[in-house]
Amino acid sequence: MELAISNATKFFGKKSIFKDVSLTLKTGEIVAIFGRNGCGKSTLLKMIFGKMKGNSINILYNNEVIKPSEIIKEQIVSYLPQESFLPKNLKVRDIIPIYFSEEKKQDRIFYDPFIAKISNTVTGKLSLGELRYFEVLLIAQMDHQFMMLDEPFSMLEPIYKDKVKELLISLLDFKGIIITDHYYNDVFEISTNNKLMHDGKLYNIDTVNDLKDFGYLRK
Ligand SMILES: Nc1ncnc2c1ncn2[C@@H]1O[C@H](COP(=O)(O)OP(=O)(O)OP(=O)(O)O)[C@@H](O)[C@H]1O
Repeated sequence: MELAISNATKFFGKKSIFKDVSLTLKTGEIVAIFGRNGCGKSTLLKMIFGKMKGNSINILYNNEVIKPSEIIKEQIVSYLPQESFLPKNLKVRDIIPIYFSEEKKQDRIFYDPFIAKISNTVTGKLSLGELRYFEVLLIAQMDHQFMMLDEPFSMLEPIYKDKVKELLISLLDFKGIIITDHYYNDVFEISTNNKLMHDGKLYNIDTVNDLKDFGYLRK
């Protein structure tokens, strides 16, 4: 399975965010996108998901053209947005069945030891880390062949960052994943391909040193 993005260009008014960006994601890959605050990482993910209109974007799904507006409808990509997306007034245990009707899938989340502890809490009262972990589990359980995660490690305590890393690796037999996160060490542990968005372009990155050369990390 392959998702190939090309010619992605976005302006906000006259301000150019990125131009003619390309990216390929295959099953078994974790493609990391690094980049400084405001460089356009979230914007690119939103354009792929069809949630934000770009000036241009071409998407091929297994070599067939697909419009961004069909990505949600055809359930091709699941997406964890940077901002929380769950209703605040429902308990954790009442949210799980909204997302999954299959009992087996519900149980995988219910019986996660950490979720079991917070299952009676309304999401509005969860800590930011608790909420993020729950959201990552929900998105990761979906059947979509591709997944995009915008800052999945944000606010997570180290043990739960490790659990998320294990979970993502375990999905690679049948998923391709894009991650953007400033916790570059955690991302580097699991990523198969690394990119840096810089001055409106996507560059290939091999090592943490490359991130220094581009000024994303201090030398
Ligand atoms: N709706 C909007 N209108 C105008 N400008 C916007 C809008 N949304 C984002 N921007 C601008 O586009 C640029 C890219 O934003 P984006 O959120 O994609 O950055 P990012 O790389 O994800 O940053 P971060 O690492 O801080 O999450 C920023 O300069 C931002 O201010």
